[in-house]
Amino acid sequence: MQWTLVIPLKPLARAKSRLSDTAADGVRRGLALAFAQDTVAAALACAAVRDVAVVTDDVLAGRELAALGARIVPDEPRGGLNAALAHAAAAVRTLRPEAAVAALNADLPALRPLELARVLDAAAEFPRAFLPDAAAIGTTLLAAAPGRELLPSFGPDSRARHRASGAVEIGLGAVDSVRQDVDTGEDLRAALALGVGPRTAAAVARLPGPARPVGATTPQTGGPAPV
Ligand SMILES: Nc1nc2c(ncn2[C@@H]2O[C@H](COP(=O)(O)OP(=O)(O)OP(=O)(O)O)[C@@H](O)[C@H]2O)c(=O)[nH]1
Ligand SMILES: C=C(OP(=O)(O)O)C(=O)O
Repeated sequence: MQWTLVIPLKPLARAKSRLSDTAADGVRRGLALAFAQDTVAAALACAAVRDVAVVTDDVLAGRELAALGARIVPDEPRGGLNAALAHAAAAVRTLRPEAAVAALNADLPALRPLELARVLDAAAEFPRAFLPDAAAIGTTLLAAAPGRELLPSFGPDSRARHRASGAVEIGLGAVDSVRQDVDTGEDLRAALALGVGPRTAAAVARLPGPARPVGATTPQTGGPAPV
C-alpha cells in the first residue's frame, strides 16, 4: 500500500517555542524549517509514500517544501492542528476517495525512509494505527487505511488519546528515527545522535558555540565541536 502523508507546519515565527533556550528567534526559525525539509525529503524518498501534502500558511516554508516535491495545502479552517489535519485529509479524499492517509509530524530531522516504510507497512494491517513519539507520551504518526477517517487528536499526551480512540499502537522496534521528534534541546541532541539530514546538520552548525549541542559539527572546521 502507498500512502499520502499529511505534514502540518505552523508559521515558522511561532514554531518550536520550546527550543528558545537553545536558539534565538531568527535561528530557531531556520531550525524549524530545516527539520521540516529533512522530514519531507526523507518522506518523499520512502517507497511506501505516494505523495506528501504539507499543511502550512508559511510562505517561505511553502516555497522550500514545494521545491522538494511536496504539495502545499492552506492551513484551514484555522482551528488549530487537529482541525487542519482533518481538513487536509478530507481534501485528499475528495480527490482520491480510496487514499490511505497518514499524518506525520514535521519535526523528525533524523527520519530514515526505510524505517518510515516499516511503520507504514505495519499500519496497513489496521483500520487506524499510530506510532508513539520517543518520549512515549505523544504521537509522531497517525494512519488511516482507505475508507477510514483519520480522527486526529495530536497535542499534549496524544498517545493516550489516540489509543483511547481505537487506533492500534504500532509496537515495532528499530524505528527510532520515526519516533524522534524534536521539541527541546535534549531532543535535538538525541536526533543528532541518530544522525540528522543535511539541512538540520547545516542549521545546527550555524548555532552559536554555547548553544550548539555537543557532538554537532562546527561550521569552521567541519570536525566535532569541543566537548
Ligand atoms: N498547519 C498547522 N500545523 C500546526 C499547527 N499547530 C501545530 N502545528 C504543527 O504540528 C506539529 C506539532 O506542533 P506543536 O508541538 O504544537 O508545535 P511545535 O512548533 O512543534 O513546538 P512548540 O512551539 O514548542 O510547541 C508541528 O509540526 C507544528 O508545526 C497549526 O495550527 N496548523
Ligand atoms: C503534537 C504532538 O507533538 P509535540 O507536541 O511533541 O510536538 C503530539 O505528540 O501529539
